[in-house]
Amino acid sequence: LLRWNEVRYRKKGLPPGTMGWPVFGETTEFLKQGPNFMKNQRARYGSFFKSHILGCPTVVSMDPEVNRYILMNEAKGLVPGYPQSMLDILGKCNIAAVHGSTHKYMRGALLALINPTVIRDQILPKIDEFMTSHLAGWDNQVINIQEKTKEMALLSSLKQIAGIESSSITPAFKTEFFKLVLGTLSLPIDLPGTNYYHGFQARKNIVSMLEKLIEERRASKQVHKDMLGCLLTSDENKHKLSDEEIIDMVITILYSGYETVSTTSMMAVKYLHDHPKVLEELRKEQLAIREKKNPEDPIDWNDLKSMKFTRAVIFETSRLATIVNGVLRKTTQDMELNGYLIPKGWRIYVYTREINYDSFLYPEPLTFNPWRWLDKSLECSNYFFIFGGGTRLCPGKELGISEISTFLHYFVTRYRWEEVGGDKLMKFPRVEAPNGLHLRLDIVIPTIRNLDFLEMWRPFLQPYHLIIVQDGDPSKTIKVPDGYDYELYNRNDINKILGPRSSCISFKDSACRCFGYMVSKKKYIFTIDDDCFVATDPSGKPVNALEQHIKNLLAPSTPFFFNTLYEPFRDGADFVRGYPFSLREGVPTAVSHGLWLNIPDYDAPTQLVKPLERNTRFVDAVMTIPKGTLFPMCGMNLAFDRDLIGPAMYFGLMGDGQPIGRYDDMWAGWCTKVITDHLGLGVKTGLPYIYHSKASNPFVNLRKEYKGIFWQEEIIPFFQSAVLPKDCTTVQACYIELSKQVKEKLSKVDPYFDKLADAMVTWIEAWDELNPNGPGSKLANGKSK
Ligand code: HEM
Repeated sequence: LLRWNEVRYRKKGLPPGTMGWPVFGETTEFLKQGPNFMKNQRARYGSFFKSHILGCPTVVSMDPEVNRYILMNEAKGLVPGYPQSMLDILGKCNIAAVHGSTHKYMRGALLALINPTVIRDQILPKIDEFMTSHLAGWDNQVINIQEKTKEMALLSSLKQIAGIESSSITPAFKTEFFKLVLGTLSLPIDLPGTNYYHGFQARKNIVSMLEKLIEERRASKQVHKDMLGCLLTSDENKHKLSDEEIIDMVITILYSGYETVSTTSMMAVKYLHDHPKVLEELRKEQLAIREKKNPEDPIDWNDLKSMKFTRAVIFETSRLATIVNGVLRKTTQDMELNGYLIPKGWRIYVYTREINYDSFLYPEPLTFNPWRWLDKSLECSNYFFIFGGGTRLCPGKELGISEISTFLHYFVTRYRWEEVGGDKLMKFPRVEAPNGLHLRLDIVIPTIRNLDFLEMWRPFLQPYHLIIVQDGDPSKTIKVPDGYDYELYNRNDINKILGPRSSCISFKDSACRCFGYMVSKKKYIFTIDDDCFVATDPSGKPVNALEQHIKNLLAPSTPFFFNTLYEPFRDGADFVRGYPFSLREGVPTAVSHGLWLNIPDYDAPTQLVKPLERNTRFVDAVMTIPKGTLFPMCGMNLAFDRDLIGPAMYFGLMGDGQPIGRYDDMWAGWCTKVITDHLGLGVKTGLPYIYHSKASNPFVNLRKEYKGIFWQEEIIPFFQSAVLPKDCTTVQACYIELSKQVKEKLSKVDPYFDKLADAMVTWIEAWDELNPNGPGSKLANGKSK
């Protein structure tokens, strides 16, 4: 059978290569091995070889010179060679289906719709209006950026084509368009149930929608400043398109800009996420544009032209992700090419992917380095094929760049984001995220000021988003170092956001930090005091505390049986002999409690008797605190999984107006441990260390702690004996139950606990109000500064 195809296509003078199986040829290998198939064949047969892929005998050209020649010489009998299903569904007047003079006037008509003047005066305002509303409110949810950018590419084009009517036709149009796209990428089997069949039906529905729209416009005689308006206007100097041509042109515009623009936008977001320095530079460029404007001002032509780095990011994204692997041509007659014979009707795959990774053109080709594009000559190189070349060079290049740039403008100036779910990306045959690319977004704060201790943390913390809760006088200005991305809440903000429920947040006490936990949207929270600096390990290496906390939180905990080698999940450790196998899986870790060097975390009496004591002992250990054991949780260097335990991290009522202070973290620790024990979650303590620099005044501390020192002798036994009912399966339910027990059993210690129990309920109500859809993912962010 294998020989059959070889014999069938045997002809003198053909390029070297193999033809594979009858009918299927080498399609399976091509799709399965992707770029490697091409590279292997090139190794065996050179850069110009024959194959049989996607149902046709095909010559693959990977030679940059030959590729350039093919793109430049359509007139010599090298017309587009896209699959039949694509041509059928996009229509016989679509630009890839026409050649010669028809192609010339169709292309001319298209260029008239999207030339720079039209982009400047008509299209850009529409893109801006669209992006402003499309990118609004994403901070309230986990978003699938693949879905959003696809929707964006389609709806933005629809607005450019049929301005006023676009919103009314959108819902029906969207469904049909998605079917149409799937159909163009299918085998042309016209049987009910196939993608081809659905795609073809979708085309028919889209054609009728557009016919109706054209009819209504003609009847109304109103002048429309959009692409359809321009196509319907007869002009003496221009070739008048028939309705069929107009409709196919509209479909061509929608189709050509759809996957290219959406995938480039999605991949740009991905690369920016993975390359903070690039993001910083791009954000700087975009913020500089925004800062010169009023918040409502749109992006204009001059702004667009000034986005030099953004343009470079777009090119680098297209290159590294290879949004377009190549283009297809077909021979209209037997012809000689590159010294070989190519029979009439054969496909030529102008495969440009490998040029994108050519280290001569792009030094360190696998590095995402937009700066390389700041040298303009790269874009003008003879081998720049990202937008094709020759007579079919992408006419939508500048339009596509304008759309993606405007998208990036609003995306990076409004949001910061992190990936959730570790979604997979496919690079071949199409760039896509098979299950979507999910991001969790936070609001960006462009304010640039100074807050000293963060300077030292810069290498570790700068890539992250800070939530600063301002303790005390709201009129005081808190300064945060340059380049940090943060939101800051003072007492006025808290009051505004929580209304009467703000009474549960302490005032003039570090307990107010828990407000930040409530408004954050992130899965992991790291909280540190402003007198904590970067510690060094015994080898003198700075300790990346955040990294260690995340390691702790990502590894399971072992609360049911103590491992004498401490954390069994660390490198160089494991479960020791005699550790039950049934418990080795462990449980999810909810809390990572870090330690400190230098000033110890002592209570006031110990502080008074050991004023000079310093902690210099670095113990390289992490351990799980066993089930049923409470611990003094210190909030100075603490991380937790907000989705697992967030609502229990209430730091109580302390400070101004309260009889007690310095027990905020203790309170949260006791409650948290009872709840994690009940829910089968883990708490770890040990690494990482931070360097605690400032000893607080022991006399002031004594005043704050005085009552707590006595009360804790009753509070701790209370928590040690607290039992939560089985039906308390959420953190909130556990916490409310605990508040009832506090009221019942601790208010006899002091009326303060009655108040505290009420505040615990208020805290949960406020939490639920700000996090209506459960933990982590969906919450209002409140006002940012
Ligand atoms: C980043 C975005 C884009 C990329 C990477 C891209 C890439 C390409 C490439 C490689 C070609 C050459 C195809 C061939 O030679 O067979 C092409 C052609 C084309 N593109 Fe784009 N494109 C983009 C955006 C757009 C947009 C927004 C439009 C909307 C008008 C558009 C409309 C077209 C059309 C109509 C053709 C066919 C031109 C012809 O046959 O004369 N493209 N594009």
